Amino acid sequence: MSYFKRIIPGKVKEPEPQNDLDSSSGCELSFELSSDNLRSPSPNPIIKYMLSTPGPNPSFSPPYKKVRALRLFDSPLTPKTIIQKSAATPAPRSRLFGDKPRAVASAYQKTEKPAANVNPFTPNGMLLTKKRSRSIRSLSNSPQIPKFDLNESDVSDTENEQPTKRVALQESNISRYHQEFLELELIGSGQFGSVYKCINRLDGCIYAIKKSTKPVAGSAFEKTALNEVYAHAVLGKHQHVVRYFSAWAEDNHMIIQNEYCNGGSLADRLQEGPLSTVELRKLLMHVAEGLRYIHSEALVHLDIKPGNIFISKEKRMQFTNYDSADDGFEDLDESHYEEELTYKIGDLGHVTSLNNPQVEEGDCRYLPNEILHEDYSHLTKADIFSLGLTVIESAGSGPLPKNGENWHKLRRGELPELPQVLSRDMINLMTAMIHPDPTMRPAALQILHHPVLCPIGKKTRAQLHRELNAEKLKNEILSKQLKEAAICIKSIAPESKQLKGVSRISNRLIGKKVNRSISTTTF
Ligand SMILES: Nc1ncnc2c1ncn2[C@@H]1O[C@H](COP(=O)(O)OP(=O)(O)OP(=O)(O)O)[C@@H](O)[C@H]1O
Repeated sequence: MSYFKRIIPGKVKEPEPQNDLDSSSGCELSFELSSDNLRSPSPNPIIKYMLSTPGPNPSFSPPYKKVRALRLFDSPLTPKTIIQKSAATPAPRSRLFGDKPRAVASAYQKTEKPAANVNPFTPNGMLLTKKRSRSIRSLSNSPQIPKFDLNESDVSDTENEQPTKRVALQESNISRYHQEFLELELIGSGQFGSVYKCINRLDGCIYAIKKSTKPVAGSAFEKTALNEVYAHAVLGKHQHVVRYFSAWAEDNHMIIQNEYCNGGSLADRLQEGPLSTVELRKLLMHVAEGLRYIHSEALVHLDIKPGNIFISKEKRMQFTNYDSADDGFEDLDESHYEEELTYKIGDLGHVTSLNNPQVEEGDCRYLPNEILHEDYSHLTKADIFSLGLTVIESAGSGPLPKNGENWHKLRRGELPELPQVLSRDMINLMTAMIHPDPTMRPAALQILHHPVLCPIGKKTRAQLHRELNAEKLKNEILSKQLKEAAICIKSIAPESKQLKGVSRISNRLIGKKVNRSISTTTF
């Protein structure tokens, strides 16, 4: 239906309800030509085709019958059957599809709210937010020349703070937590709420379920809660970002179902002592990877700190080469597993977009000066600063100050004393990450290419692959030569025994394996 509407706007009348519609078709498509269209000197090619097709015109049933003959509409899950099945008390046909579809649809648009929020962090959401704010600006600047053709509800919407919020938290008040999850234990609580380790009754997997302690609708936490959900939904697809599965509201409490990180937070880990150099490099690499991803989505985290970095521990099978002097065949020792650790960025309540930043200041211990002075021109570098301080704390600086001279020293780019000897490269990188000038701090990608994490320099993946292949080839050639030499030596050995007694000088090797024939005859 929309296809015809699009291709011949104004030429074909809106479908009128047909009393004699074939109910088995599942589709009420029917067209009538307007007199305008029939008079048109060059009717649309599709209309030409319809007119030339034999059959009972002017209802355009022939091409429609051809489509219907494909039985696409008779499949068990057509929109129609879904509606019929899901309706508790089936509405009469005229209600479902409407005597005047256009009128019903427009009435719905005017009176009903859209059934879902618009996530401001998706490309469409960003576009809408931009469009909306520009529209509001243009309306206030030059009311006679509106730049965008927004409908009435768009313009009159004064929800400037959360223009994309349509579904309020209390509206989806469906009890689900206890139905779907078995609560195993409380794993932590924070400002916003408590986090429970739960097992999903259906899939049997473990999840971290975060529940707000206080009712959120209308509270100061509502924005943070929705922000976290929006950000998670967009960002939850990276190895170094805590995965998001679902979110809903129950009794006006926000519930977020996330990936369970069995190693707890980095803050928990630091209570056992500082990280070693190897662990620091891993932390830096994983969180920089996560930040590179977040920044590539034109978003910033703005609350990077040990409490918001989570650890996932997985047992991975190890491949053991029993005999290094062997011919290269590897044996798999199935009993040998090694624990692999992955750091993941979590707690996305402060995430904001680079294009339209709504900055909610995070933990002041990890925030750079420029954010506190409301300079939001280098937001990605604020995340780098916080990561720098996170690494410094993880290296054993002790808890970071909330204020005072030591707080200012860190903002001047001065490293605190650390209990372990770190490489010059590591010290340089940490110092650069907390540089007072945000433009001097490295970007996430530069951290990943820094000699600390990439000691081989700035070689690309492709270059490394080429070099690896060249070395493999060399290795293969040398192994082959080695084998040939060994065969050659073996074949020489018995013959040389037979030739004992014969002058050693005359026993010459020609080529690889053949002894030169020796004649003692003299001419
Ligand atoms: N995905 C997870 N996997 C494992 N443990 C988690 C997870 N999320 C949170 N936790 C645990 O729950 C605690 C509180 O979680 P979180 O920091 O997200 O709550 P919050 O209320 O947002 O805290 P904050 O006060 O930092 O805003 C964490 O310190 C951590 O120990």
